[in-house]
Amino acid sequence: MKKVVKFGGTSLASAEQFKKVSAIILADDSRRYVVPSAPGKRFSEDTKVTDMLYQCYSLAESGKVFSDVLKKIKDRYNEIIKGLGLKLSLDSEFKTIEEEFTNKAGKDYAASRGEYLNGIIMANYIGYEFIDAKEVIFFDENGNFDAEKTNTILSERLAKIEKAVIPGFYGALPDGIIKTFSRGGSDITGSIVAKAVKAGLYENWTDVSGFLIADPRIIKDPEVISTITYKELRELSYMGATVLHEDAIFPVRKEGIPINIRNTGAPDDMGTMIVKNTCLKPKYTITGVAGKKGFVAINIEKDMMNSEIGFGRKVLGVFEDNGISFEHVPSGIDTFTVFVHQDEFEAKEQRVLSGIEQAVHPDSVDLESDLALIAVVGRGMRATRGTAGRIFAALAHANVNVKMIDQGSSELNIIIGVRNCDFEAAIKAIYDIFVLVQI
Ligand SMILES: Nc1ncnc2c1ncn2[C@@H]1O[C@H](COP(=O)(O)OP(=O)(O)O)[C@@H](O)[C@H]1O
Ligand SMILES: N[C@@H](CC(=O)OP(=O)(O)O)C(=O)O
Repeated sequence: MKKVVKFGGTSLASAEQFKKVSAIILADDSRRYVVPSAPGKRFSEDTKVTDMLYQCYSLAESGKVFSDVLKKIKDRYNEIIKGLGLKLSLDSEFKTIEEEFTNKAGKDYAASRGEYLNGIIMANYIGYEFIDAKEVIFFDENGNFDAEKTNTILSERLAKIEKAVIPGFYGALPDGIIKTFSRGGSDITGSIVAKAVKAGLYENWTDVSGFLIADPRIIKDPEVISTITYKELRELSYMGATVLHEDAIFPVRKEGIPINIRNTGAPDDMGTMIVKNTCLKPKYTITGVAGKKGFVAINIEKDMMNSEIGFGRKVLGVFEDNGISFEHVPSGIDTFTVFVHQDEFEAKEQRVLSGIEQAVHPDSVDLESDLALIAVVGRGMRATRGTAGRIFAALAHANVNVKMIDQGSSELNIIIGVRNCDFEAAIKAIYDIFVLVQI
């Protein structure tokens, strides 16, 4: 069986971490294809190399001096090289980066160098072949990931290579210009490589012992989910469980390749298996809970809107015309609410409001900002009655005012809207009622 192993930034933040990673790779001969991220945080106040690169490039782009920041980045890599005792110099790579920054090669080019350089070090350290992702991962002229072209070229290339390192996070546009996935996108590269080599398993190594029922920054020592389906995981990762990029599911899903989330700091822990289907019953009614802050609810009222054919389409058309994607649309007989990301909406607020006035002539339009959305997810919820009732009771008990509740038709998730300031209390209340009280 072939395994693809992706290591996140925290797993590759220092020479010490590289040593742990190398021991993990070399302990299992089937770990043949390695996808590294850029060096992440070594301690909580540290800065990820990717963020340093963005910062450095924004100086370069505005014609300011960027050599100091670039030197700090180079120092981080040199510290790793030195700590590993390698005879490797990145001088020529850094010279090229400096030239490309001066020539304004683009923000994505800048960010991608984090993974590129880490890949070179990793390949050198473990003796695997280095493959520049720009030669094997492709985007189309519209900037969308080109799955077909990538799969053809990547699988052909890897068929001839026993063991390789392919840096995560980036690829190339048809004209060769570097483009990255969205933040956290090395997870997607790992999944693409797993599909291309028809891997038996995609291991995703991070700094926690698996996918946890809730965010460990909110809940102390949450339990690990031992098995979760792709669908459940996508709901949770989309809603803020950042351990795996929400789009990392797609490439492996069709092939049914399981993903195993593992901990670089505790390699003996089994972690979480992410699978297509399972008959394993989840331990609790909910599989997990996750959420995000920073939403606005636009609440539109108009008597008899239910009989006005095309009302919803006209309202959503206004958001579309302004390039704003909507998150949720709960509706009543005379009310229609649209939840959108606050940061996307704020700058376009007045244009959207006048657009709505003109499109549907509402009786009133109300705005409520600083809202959070929480997803309670679980394949077990389908078979359990009263889940929404229990959530309501727990939130009322915790003094959390519920602004919105929306149950997906798949009965796999329930979305709850609360105020930003109630977000943590709401997650705690839901975790407690389903996991600690174990109903
Ligand atoms: N439900 C969850 N389960 C596990 N980790 C979570 C969850 N929600 C948020 N996290 C956070 O995700 C982090 C791991 O993701 P990330 O920082 O992207 O790791 P990496 O650098 O390995 O890619 C954890 O350290 C944890 O703080
Ligand atoms: N380095 C990129 C891509 C990535 O996936 O990183 P990580 O595996 O550390 O989340 C980022 O910070 O977004």
